[in-house]
Amino acid sequence: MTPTTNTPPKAAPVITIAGLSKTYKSGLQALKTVDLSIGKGEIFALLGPNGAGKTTLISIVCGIVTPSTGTVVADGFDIQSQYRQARSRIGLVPQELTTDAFETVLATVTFSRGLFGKAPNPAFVEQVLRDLSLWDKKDAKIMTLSGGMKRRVMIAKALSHEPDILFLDEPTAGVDVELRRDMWQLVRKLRDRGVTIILTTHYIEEAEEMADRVGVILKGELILVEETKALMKKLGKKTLTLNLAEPMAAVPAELAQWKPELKNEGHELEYSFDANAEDTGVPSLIRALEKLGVGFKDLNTKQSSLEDIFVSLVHREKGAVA
Ligand SMILES: Nc1ncnc2c1ncn2[C@@H]1O[C@H](COP(=O)(O)OP(=O)(O)OP(=O)(O)O)[C@@H](O)[C@H]1O
Repeated sequence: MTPTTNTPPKAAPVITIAGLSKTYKSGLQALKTVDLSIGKGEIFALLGPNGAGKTTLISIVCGIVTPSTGTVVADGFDIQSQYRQARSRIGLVPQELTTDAFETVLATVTFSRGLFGKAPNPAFVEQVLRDLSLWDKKDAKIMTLSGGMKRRVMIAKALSHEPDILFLDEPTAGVDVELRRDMWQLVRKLRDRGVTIILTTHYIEEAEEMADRVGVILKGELILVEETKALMKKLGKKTLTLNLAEPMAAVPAELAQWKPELKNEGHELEYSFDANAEDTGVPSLIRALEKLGVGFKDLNTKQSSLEDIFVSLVHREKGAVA
């Protein structure tokens, strides 16, 4: 399936993925021909349900998994034939915590920097640790830290070699509200410094809030790539809520075709519609209500969240398959 929409980045691409596919040894095809460009300095969110292929895609771009077909160029370097150059541009915060439990925070992050052949820069490492509220813990052994703190260490490690591109694989899964807030603040700060950020998340509202563009991946296929705002506008369903003058016990049969729902103990009537449809059904519903003598005190419409859009995309895809 070709993506319904494939909106290119606004800035010059810093990552170009072409014809990428991956079939694991088990025979499972985790990715089917993915083409995607990521612009310099953008925040790109990769959305998809469990097992959609997000981690596989990230792992290929970071050179951890070998693709079956296709190429990835990062900052002008081919991830396979010029692995070291390409990889040095990239920071990866994996889903799982992988650190030496017996080392201190400072030693771990300093060591990570060295792995990429970067000259020592204690001032830079200090700044990274301060940005992540880890400076106070610099001498603590990793194993003594809380889960949230360990996650911060993973980010510090990924940033230690000053990458231009940062991958965050489900950075906020299972973290507390405070860390999530700090994380997003840091992501914005990094972007302001020109770092390109690609994240995967299950918290769709975060993609909505943070990302410039969103790519939706389902069963190994990138089904659409779209600017977040445009996606909201284009695919967004809207909900009309009518505050009824008198509460209703049940939806009258005359209104069945709109499939409205009663909410708030019958005080509100909710109707979902496609904001882009030629006939939204709103005027006819209002007329039908008038005819029935149903009065309302107020009404408002609300754009659906990306979460709703995503769910409807998943359903649409399922429907197409069935
Ligand atoms: N090393 C492997 N060998 C065989 N199959 C694998 C391997 N790694 C992943 N898979 C399979 O490939 C598919 C895609 O997995 P992947 O981890 O990329 O998905 P994901 O979108 O990141 O999911 P999640 O949100 O759960 O992390 C899944 O069906 C998974 O079981």
